[in-house]
Amino acid sequence: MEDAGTQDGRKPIIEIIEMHKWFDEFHVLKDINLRVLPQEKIVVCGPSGSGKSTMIRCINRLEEHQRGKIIVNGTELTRDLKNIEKVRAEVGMVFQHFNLFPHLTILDNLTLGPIWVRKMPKKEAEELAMHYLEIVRIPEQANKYPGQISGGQQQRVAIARSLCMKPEIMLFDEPTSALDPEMIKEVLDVMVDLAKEGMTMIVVTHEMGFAKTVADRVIFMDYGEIVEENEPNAFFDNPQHERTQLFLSQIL
Ligand SMILES: Nc1ncnc2c1ncn2[C@@H]1O[C@H](COP(=O)(O)OP(=O)(O)OP(=O)(O)O)[C@@H](O)[C@H]1O
Repeated sequence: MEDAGTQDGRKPIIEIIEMHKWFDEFHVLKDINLRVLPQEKIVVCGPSGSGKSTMIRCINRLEEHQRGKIIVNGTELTRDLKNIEKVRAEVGMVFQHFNLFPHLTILDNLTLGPIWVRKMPKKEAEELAMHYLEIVRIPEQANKYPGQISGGQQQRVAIARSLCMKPEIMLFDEPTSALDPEMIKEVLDVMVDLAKEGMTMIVVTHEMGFAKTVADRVIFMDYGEIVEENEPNAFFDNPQHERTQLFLSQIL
């Protein structure tokens, strides 16, 4: 099943097959099936506690699933450490809280991974970091500390930090929900740029404007299940499931 590809011949870059996860006795993810094609943009929405974060955290093994399969770029996630490291190298993740090192400058936050994980020479890592700070539109902040820049700028640094590791897939876990309204747009604009560049993205977000304009597919989760998925127009204009209808009526 995992080798089937699609009708247009492209093979998925992420496949989740009949995946389940429990936190002790609590069955948090139930029979998750998801295939993501290269360069696809998926938005995941759903009520609080429905399992959205846990699902994407399973994709880079920040959480461990107990049943089913997760295959990332041809590698099935197992407990093997090498295998986990390989997948982590291919999957960048941006969190709600930016998780920058407060005692390091922006530049040093960005070069840390390339120097220590990728063994890149310092000068090359700094050039790479400056390149991605340009991409996220804040090269002038390179020598500041995280506490000296705004939340929106910190989140853009977090995105640039992920990009410095040259991921093939980016996961975003509510990247704007800790931000003031005026900063949300600046982060979403950077994500739109990334989408246009062809990055494969899975984004957990309540920003339905972003979902409508950027997503190829929107997925609705509730009680640990994928209840409905569709392309944005059909998803928003004609939701099929009553749980989706109720959710959309509450947030739109
Ligand atoms: N480490 C954990 N141990 C036990 N239960 C957990 C753990 N992490 C999450 N949960 C529970 O799993 C359920 C799903 O959590 P998850 O964070 O994936 O939901 P979510 O849909 O992302 O919610 P939100 O939109 O509020 O972030 C929740 O009931 C949560 O309390």
